[in-house]
Amino acid sequence: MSTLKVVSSKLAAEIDKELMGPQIGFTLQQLMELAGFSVAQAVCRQFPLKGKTETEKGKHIFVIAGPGNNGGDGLVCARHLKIFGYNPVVYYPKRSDRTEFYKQLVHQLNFFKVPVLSQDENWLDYLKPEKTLCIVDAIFGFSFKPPMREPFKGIVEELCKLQDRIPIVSVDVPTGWDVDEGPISQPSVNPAVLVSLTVPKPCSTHIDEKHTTHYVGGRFIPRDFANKYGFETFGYESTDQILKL
Ligand SMILES: NC(=O)C1=CN([C@@H]2O[C@H](COP(=O)(O)OP(=O)(O)OC[C@H]3O[C@@H](n4cnc5c(N)ncnc54)[C@H](O)[C@@H]3O)[C@@H](O)[C@H]2O)[C@@H](O)CC1
Ligand SMILES: [K+]
Repeated sequence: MSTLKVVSSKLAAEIDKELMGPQIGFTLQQLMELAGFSVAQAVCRQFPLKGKTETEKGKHIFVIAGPGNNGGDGLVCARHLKIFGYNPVVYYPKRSDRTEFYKQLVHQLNFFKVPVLSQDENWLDYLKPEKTLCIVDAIFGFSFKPPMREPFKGIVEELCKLQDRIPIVSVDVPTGWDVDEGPISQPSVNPAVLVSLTVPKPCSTHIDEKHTTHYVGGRFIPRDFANKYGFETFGYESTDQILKL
């Protein structure tokens, strides 16, 4: 059997389903916690605080959370970034009412005094190159289907104007990209960092390696399970939750 380095959107959804099915029994909360934790670790690796001035340390990390599970990863990531000593601000324009769990993630952010902005707040005020360390793009992941609807279309258009001055860290799939085909429609972001979860999706083969640093994270499957889906597990070191590819 040949070993794939990427899995399609269809296979990624099947993997998710099996991990959370009756045989294996992970809960969404567990996987999301590990996914968000690994994204926060990638941000730390890419933008370390060590040796930085207080001004640098006070810069915002602007986390934009979408309506689905990719957004949930962003909410978790923001909490860990705060614990790691960063200054995250979350923009969560369209809140999921799919489960109570999303409300709980927001309560946890309140508990850590991480601001969570709503759709009607002036979110662009927080996005100034001199005051913003990076943007975490947790808008859409592997279930995105173009064309993009509002309010996200307008939001992503604004991000595209800023991305040359503020680096974007995309969670799992760069927002606006077709999961299998890559950046085939607009608007779509061009991230400085991509953190693929579990295993990279086919769109990741379209990144420009000179521009985009690629990590894999979401360290939650054993080798035989990965092999069953045609890929290998990654050589994570020690307790690391991410690996630079
Ligand atoms: N096993 C894994 O790898 C895990 C994946 N997780 C995350 O879950 C993500 C997938 O989550 P979901 O399946 O909830 O999907 P997404 O979060 O990718 O997006 C689904 C949401 O986007 C909306 N949407 C889709 N197309 C749109 C469009 N054109 N315009 C406006 N809105 C649109 C849908 O209505 C839905 O609300 C992954 O990419 C990953 O980030 C983790 O949370 C858990 C573990
Ligand atoms: K994303």
